[in-house]
Amino acid sequence: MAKLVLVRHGKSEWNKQNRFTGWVDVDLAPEGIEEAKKAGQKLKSAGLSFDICFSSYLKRAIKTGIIILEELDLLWIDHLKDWRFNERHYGALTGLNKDEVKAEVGEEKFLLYRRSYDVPPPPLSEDDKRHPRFDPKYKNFPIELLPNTESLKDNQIRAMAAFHERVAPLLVEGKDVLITAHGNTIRGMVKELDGISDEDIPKFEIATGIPRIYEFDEALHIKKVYNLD
Ligand SMILES: O=C(O)[C@H](O)COP(=O)(O)O
Repeated sequence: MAKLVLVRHGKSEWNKQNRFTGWVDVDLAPEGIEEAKKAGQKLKSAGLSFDICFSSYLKRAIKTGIIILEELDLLWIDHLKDWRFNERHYGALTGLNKDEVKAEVGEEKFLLYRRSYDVPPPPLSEDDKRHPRFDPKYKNFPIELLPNTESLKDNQIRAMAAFHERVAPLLVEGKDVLITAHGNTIRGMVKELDGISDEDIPKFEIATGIPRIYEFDEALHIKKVYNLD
């Protein structure tokens, strides 16, 4: 029975400052490094192991993957990166303090931007220095691929495209896969995998550093889902 494990990166420096982060490549905070170590230790105690690891293009998720693999003595396995596992692009909210945005736009709009399924925050202009086209990671990407804002649904569509293309075939082969990614990316994936409704998804939160385990049968039906709290 193949296993998929999803882990949100440990706390980042901007999580600590309560700022919308999205595609900004912020590093893990010291607490985040500890959370990643604990996640690795929990996986080890539960007897889990992996054949391959995927992360986003962002260092907070990549480092979380490395720290977990180190705890499991699995630094030798393939660790692949796919931009489609990046955090949701938070558009014009990128870098802003969440409490200040709430005070400015009001609670209702704040929740709509932050937790609704299909309403994206206002977009960034293509000339804005925060636009991904100025980030060397995406220098070879066609501009149409680079978001200037995203809803949770947009984030889910790209992450699940990567899942179906790269991860599902490995699970069918019986391989165990670790994905270290981001709060909204994992929320979107869990929404589709667990069949959570558009109405219920705003209430669903993903904690940092808590592994979520999916056990699949050969036909890729989910047999069991649980968190290692
Ligand atoms: O990008 C961010 O700001 C966080 O990683 C996730 O944001 P959220 O807690 O608003 O979903």
